[in-house]
Amino acid sequence: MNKSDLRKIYLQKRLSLSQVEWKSKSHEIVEHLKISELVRSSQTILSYCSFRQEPDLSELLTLPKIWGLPRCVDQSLFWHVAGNLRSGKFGIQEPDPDSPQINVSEVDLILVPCVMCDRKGYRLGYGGGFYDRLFSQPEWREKKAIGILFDFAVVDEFAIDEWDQPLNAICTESGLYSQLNH
Ligand SMILES: Nc1nc2c(c(=O)[nH]1)N(C=O)[C@@H](CNc1ccc(C(=O)N[C@@H](CCC(=O)O)C(=O)O)cc1)CN2
Ligand SMILES: Nc1ncnc2c1ncn2[C@@H]1O[C@H](COP(=O)(O)OP(=O)(O)OP(=O)(O)O)[C@@H](O)[C@H]1O
Repeated sequence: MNKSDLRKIYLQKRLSLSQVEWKSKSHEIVEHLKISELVRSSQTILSYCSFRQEPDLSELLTLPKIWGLPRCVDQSLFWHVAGNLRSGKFGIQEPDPDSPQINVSEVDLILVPCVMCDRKGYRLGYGGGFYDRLFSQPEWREKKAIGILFDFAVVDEFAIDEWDQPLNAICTESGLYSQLNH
């Protein structure tokens, strides 16, 4: 199956979760992340604003860290300190462009939203290539990244492209998995 068909199927599955399931599974993901060494040892963490029933990490953003959120500017992601939000491209909540920018050198960890991924940590997103382009840059490629998604969206394997970079770990409601054996 091609990426576009997989994307449709998994987005549909996610949207079919009830609000109660979505909230409780999101809460479990937040609890796994809170106690993880990767999060505990990080000072500056990049996250995202939940869109189309992506796992909601807003509870995690109450931890005393520097939290960054993405803003789509043309084909790139700009990262700003989480503060006032506004509706941006695609209707996703984005940080205010006046909020301080986060430089790549400060980033300790990236929480990456996934439509689906495989057990090696290869991910599928919305198809904009934003994270793929980000991780194609050498200074970003070395950053620790955790894919965030629900259990039903983790598969054994799917057809990947040459630009896809594997994540260091994935976190679902059943746990944080960092032994991905790429
Ligand atoms: N919460 C969240 N924020 C995020 C991302 C994300 O995956 N999740 N992104 C991660 O990259 C960026 C936004 N990327 C997006 C890329 C495409 C579409 C989108 O709606 N695409 C159309 C199809 C467009 C086309 O055909 O080219 C669609 O799905 O209908 C939405 C967001 C930055 N912010
Ligand atoms: N390193 C790159 N340089 C230039 N273009 C790229 C790169 N990586 C991906 N792209 C472009 O982005 C498009 C989308 O890629 P893909 O379907 O893998 O996105 P995705 O991983 O689902 O999206 P996202 O990264 O936004 O979550 C591809 O068609 C490709 O043209």
